Amino acid sequence: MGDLERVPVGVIGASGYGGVQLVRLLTDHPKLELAYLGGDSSAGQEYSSLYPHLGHQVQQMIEPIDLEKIADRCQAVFLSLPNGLACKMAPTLLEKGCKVLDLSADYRFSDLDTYTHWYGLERDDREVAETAVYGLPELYRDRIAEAQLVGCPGCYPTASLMALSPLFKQGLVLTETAIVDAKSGTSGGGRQPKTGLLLAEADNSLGAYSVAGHRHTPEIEQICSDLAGHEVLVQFTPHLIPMVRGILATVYATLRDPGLVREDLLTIYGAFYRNSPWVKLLPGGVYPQTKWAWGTNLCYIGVEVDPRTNRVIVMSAIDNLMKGQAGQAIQCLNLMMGWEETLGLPKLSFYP
Ligand SMILES: NC(=O)C1=CN([C@@H]2O[C@H](COP(=O)(O)OP(=O)(O)OC[C@H]3O[C@@H](n4cnc5c(N)ncnc54)[C@H](OP(=O)(O)O)[C@@H]3O)[C@@H](O)[C@H]2O)C=CC1
Ligand SMILES: CC(=O)N[C@@H](CCC(=O)OP(=O)(O)O)C(=O)O
Repeated sequence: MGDLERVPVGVIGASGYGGVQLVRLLTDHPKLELAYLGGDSSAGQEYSSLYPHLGHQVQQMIEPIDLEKIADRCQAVFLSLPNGLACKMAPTLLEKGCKVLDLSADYRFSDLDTYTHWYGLERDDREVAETAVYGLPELYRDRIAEAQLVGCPGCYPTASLMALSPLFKQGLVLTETAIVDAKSGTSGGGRQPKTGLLLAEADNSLGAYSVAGHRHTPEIEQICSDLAGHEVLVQFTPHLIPMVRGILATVYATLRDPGLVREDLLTIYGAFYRNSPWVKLLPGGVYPQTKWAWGTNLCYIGVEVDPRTNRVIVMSAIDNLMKGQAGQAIQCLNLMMGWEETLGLPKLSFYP
């Protein structure tokens, strides 16, 4: 397919970690082309001056954010910005006919009061927000395909929900028993400088943060509740781990049926994800490693049952910048365009 037939897309927030992954992936995508790179403090700079390793493929400048210009040039726009900005931009882009994929939390919540409570930001775009679809293709593939506005999940919710969803959809576990213990690499905190993400602070150390109050908790609960058909509470504890990329979520929950064994769970997970090309369900006794997912859009899942405690233990590993962010957004756009959801996305890790 020649360049003229490619669909022009824009990335706003192109200088950030989500932005650079989008740019990397879009330069290799067979049906999409980069038509606009937008930024704030980085506007006016050559993209290659920020990311020299992409210089041989990306010769564009980062431009100031001009929504009219973006809508003129692009059929779809990725918003990879801090929370509270996409909700100011998406309504205009949608009105002008663009498809919008937001990587922030702005369009993830079906109840905006929940968003305001957890993010401390008031909203005046309720009608637009009601049209947003939660961008986890393994759960909402058909709705994403019809959407104009997709609220892409957070990195922790993606890893957590990939492990939890079959349990709640099939009613396999006692409702209030689900615990998510998750570990993230430092790129999860973005490119903006933060003291806790300095090498001197994060290296050789492992610790929990935002215990009993991380803002990804209501997002995980919203989707589990949707799947279960009733309100679900989840205990979610994130940890920062001294590596750059990757999330491992280990999920624990008590089984309703004490007779279930690992093979039963593997059969159920296999059926649940049978049409999901980005899910790799591991055989019994094999547990995922984050490095297997490095640079790919894959989610590796391992399942175990402990008959002694009657708990199921599910481990899910992703690259937070890929399946947890930019890769998943492109997976969603592929669906919105009616293409294979695997198009243009790397399938093999660079793990040695
Ligand atoms: N990192 C991760 O693993 C994940 C992040 N997310 C979410 O994705 C979004 C992007 O995250 P990430 O890429 O890590 O963030 P970064 O901090 O790496 O990048 C933020 C981007 O936003 C731009 N920006 C900042 N302030 C403004 C502003 N006032 N107006 C316009 N643009 C602005 C920056 O532009 P400039 O440099 O030009 O100022 C930069 O391009 C966030 O909402 C984050 O929560 C979701 C899933 C995973
Ligand atoms: C390591 C680290 O700091 N991770 C971030 C995850 C950020 C993220 O995914 O942002 P959203 O809120 O847009 O989903 C955090 O815990 O806040």
